[in-house]
Amino acid sequence: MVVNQEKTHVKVGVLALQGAFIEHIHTMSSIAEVTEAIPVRTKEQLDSVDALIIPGGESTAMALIAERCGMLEPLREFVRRKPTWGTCAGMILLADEASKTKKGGQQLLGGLHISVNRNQFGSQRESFETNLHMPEVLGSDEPFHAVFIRAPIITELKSDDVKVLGKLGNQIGDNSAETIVAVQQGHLMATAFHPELTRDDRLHRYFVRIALEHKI
Ligand SMILES: NC(=O)CC[C@H](N)C(=O)O
Repeated sequence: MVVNQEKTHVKVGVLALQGAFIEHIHTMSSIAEVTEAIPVRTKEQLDSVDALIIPGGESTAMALIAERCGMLEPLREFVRRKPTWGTCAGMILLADEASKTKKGGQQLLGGLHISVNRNQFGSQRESFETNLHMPEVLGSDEPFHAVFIRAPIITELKSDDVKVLGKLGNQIGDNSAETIVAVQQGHLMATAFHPELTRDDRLHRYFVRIALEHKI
């Protein structure tokens, strides 16, 4: 079989061990440059995709399931080389460091040089929606309607390679750091919110551009 190396189309996988993966598959399936969007549960499925989305859900549960089904190492290897986008819990898993993990630590995939604070917004504001201005990413001043559900934030950028894509307008929560909610580091992207829950597919399209640029 000849592998399609052309950088015009990509096959996208969505990690489907736990969490909100169906919506990402639907959105990705409607993008012209995406040949196929599939749920990923096994190493074989992972090996077959050019790019991966790690969805929102519960990062501790997702890590535990990944560990039990032998997917932690294959995932770690994947994210070092291939385009990956973590949303919410997925962002936590991609981070090099996460706070508020249970004693003994939560398994992370790492690779994205950031620290995150889990459940930043506390109980009163577990979920909220807000408009984000991300003109560089979205190509226009029209804001992105972002849905935050028990969301983490990025508390520290640990490398100059990490580019901030989006911040909240106001400081929220108990952390004095800037409230950074979207970043990119070369082939890796992370958002603290759930872009798959709105009809706006501009962030999915942006990730497809990253995936095409970094296709190997
Ligand atoms: N919506 C989400 O993905 C929530 C993330 C969850 N609070 C976690 O810590 O993993």
